[in-house]
Amino acid sequence: MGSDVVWHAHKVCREDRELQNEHRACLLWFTGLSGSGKSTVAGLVEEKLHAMGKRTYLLDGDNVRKGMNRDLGFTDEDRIENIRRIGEMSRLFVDAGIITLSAFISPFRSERQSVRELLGGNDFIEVFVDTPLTTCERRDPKGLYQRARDGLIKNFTGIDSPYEAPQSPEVHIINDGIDPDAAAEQVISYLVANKYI
Ligand SMILES: Nc1ncnc2c1ncn2[C@@H]1O[C@H](COP(=O)(O)OS(=O)(=O)O)[C@@H](OP(=O)(O)O)[C@H]1O
Ligand SMILES: Nc1ncnc2c1ncn2[C@@H]1O[C@H](COP(=O)(O)OP(=O)(O)O)[C@@H](O)[C@H]1O
Repeated sequence: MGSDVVWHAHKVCREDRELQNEHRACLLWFTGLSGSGKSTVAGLVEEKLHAMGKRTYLLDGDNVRKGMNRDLGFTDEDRIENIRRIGEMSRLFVDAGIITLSAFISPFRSERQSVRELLGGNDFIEVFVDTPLTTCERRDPKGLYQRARDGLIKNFTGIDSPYEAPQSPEVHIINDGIDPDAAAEQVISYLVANKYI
């Protein structure tokens, strides 16, 4: 930030917005391989929260990679910038008093850690959607794994680009052989047990 740009302290603050919403805000950060079930589980968690009267917003590929981040591809450098921008945007949503859900592969530990630090306190909740690569490849809903195996897509996560699994996620979902609704309930239980909702 330039030294002549001064942060303006507005009168209405996050706490006021949270009081009006009657719940606190936080960031649910879903990470996992392509096809692991991030969007499915995050979508179900959002539906459940919405039905409980909570204010929510789900950030995912459709509203981010096709819009704000459409200039970014899948090199390590572009993924780092993708996550940095999503982290900043998530922080604004949380400041707006909203339970924010972000569903991106976010393959690098250091970038996830940076978002955790950016949010601070216990606003950042890492949700590891842990599904074996073999299962993701079998699901392959968009045919991308097959294309990556055929050498038609380069830098594909899990094939020729790394995925660094979380070491101590707040929520660890083994999303293989379970009903996605049960996976979503695991997240809701965490929020209740830790008094987020
Ligand atoms: N090379 C490569 N590697 C991984 N994924 C690829 C690639 N090319 C396109 N796609 C599609 O883009 C989706 C992943 O985008 P993300 O923004 O979540 O990725 S990242 O967090 O920046 O690593 C991912 O969506 P999901 O399957 O929903 O995870 C893919 O559909
Ligand atoms: N627990 C589950 N059991 C079986 N299939 C699942 C489960 N969770 C998700 N899926 C399916 O796996 C595919 C990939 O899910 P998706 O949510 O798009 O993953 P991601 O967002 O991580 O790429 C979809 O076809 C979805 O219906």
